[in-house]
Amino acid sequence: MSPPATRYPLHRLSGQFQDPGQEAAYRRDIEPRVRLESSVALIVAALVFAMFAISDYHFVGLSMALTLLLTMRLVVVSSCLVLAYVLGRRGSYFRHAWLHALPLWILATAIILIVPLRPESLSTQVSGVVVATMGFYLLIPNLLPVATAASLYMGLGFLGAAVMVAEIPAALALRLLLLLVLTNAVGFFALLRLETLQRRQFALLQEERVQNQQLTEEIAHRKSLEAQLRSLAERDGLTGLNSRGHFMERARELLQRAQFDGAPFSLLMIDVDHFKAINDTWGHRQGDSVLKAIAETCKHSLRPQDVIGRFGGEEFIVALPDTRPEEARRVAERLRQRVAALSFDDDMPGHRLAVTIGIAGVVDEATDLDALIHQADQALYAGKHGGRNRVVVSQETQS
Ligand SMILES: Nc1nc2c(ncn2[C@@H]2O[C@H](COP(=O)(O)OP(=O)(O)OP(=O)(O)O)[C@@H](O)[C@H]2O)c(=O)[nH]1
Repeated sequence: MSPPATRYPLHRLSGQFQDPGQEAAYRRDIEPRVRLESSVALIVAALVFAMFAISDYHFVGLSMALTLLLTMRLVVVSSCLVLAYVLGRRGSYFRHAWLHALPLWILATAIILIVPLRPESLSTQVSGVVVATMGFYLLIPNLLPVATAASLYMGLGFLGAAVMVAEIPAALALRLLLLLVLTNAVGFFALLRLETLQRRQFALLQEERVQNQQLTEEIAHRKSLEAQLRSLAERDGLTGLNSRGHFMERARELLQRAQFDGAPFSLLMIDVDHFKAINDTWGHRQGDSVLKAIAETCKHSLRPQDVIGRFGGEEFIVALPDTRPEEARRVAERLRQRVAALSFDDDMPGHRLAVTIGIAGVVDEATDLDALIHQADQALYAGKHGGRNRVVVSQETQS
């Protein structure tokens, strides 16, 4: 993977992203910060500009020039304050970048106008222009091309006014020009470096966000796969009941808890009678429908705490916690009757469904699940031999 700096190239002279979409994303991202910074910078600039009214009086005394100077300062300060308010509240940097640039042009013009109004203070004004130039580059963020244009406009305008109005000698004009070029160069490269660094940082952050997003999606995908796999392992595909393995896990826990609490526990083994005949007569698809119907019927005839699973082909198994064998017999009888009441007259005319159920209950603390299943199986076997369609309790449980 290439580093973000090469994937999102920057313009060499503006420091901005070459890709307009990326630049727009960056501007949207920095907008709240830029709004605040621009407003604060404007308020500070307005205060500094107003402060210099004190030196106006010192230089020109009570004169027409003072009136003009104060009027100009009032216009500039109030424009800056209004713009600071507008930028702070609604100055979408993304859509109205020109609004952020406007104060630069106003301040630059005002600084140029001071030369004809106060020509005797040229040396002080030179320092003012140098400071303003640095301020343009560093205090109004993310507008390198505009900051450069406004700074050059201010520098050249100031120099022109100094030559024409203050009539400075050519050697001084040249020194002034060199000073302004130097100031602009320092400001330009400082801001270019800042713009470049900020955008590189943004690109890195964005890259990190994308990777985090991909990671989150990957984790979600894996979790969903895990859930699917777990469901596949825990559920029987045809009936939706617990798979044999999952039933064994849950039943083992229930049995251990019952033995620990000294509570009763019973197990039912349910087998569909003459199921092969259904397959042979009406096909496997019909056989599947019958299995699903029996599974649904049994599931809905049990309590929430009971656990039912598909043990094998047409064999189901039920764990009944807190249930004595006599109660288990009543539950089994109810299941048998509900299955017998299922009607498949349209699909299997004249056929009545029946199940045989074997029951085993815990007799001592040493009995394990496999032993119980074996006892229930034997009871089931006895039921089949006894004529099917019946409930039989295992001999161990009865004794
Ligand atoms: N349709 C369908 N048939 C299955 C499925 N699993 C097992 N079987 C069939 O179930 C039948 C079980 O037959 P048997 O073991 O002879 O039992 P039975 O016909 O019910 O006879 P008894 O249990 O003695 O009453 C076999 O034909 C299996 O092929 C299944 O998922 N779907």
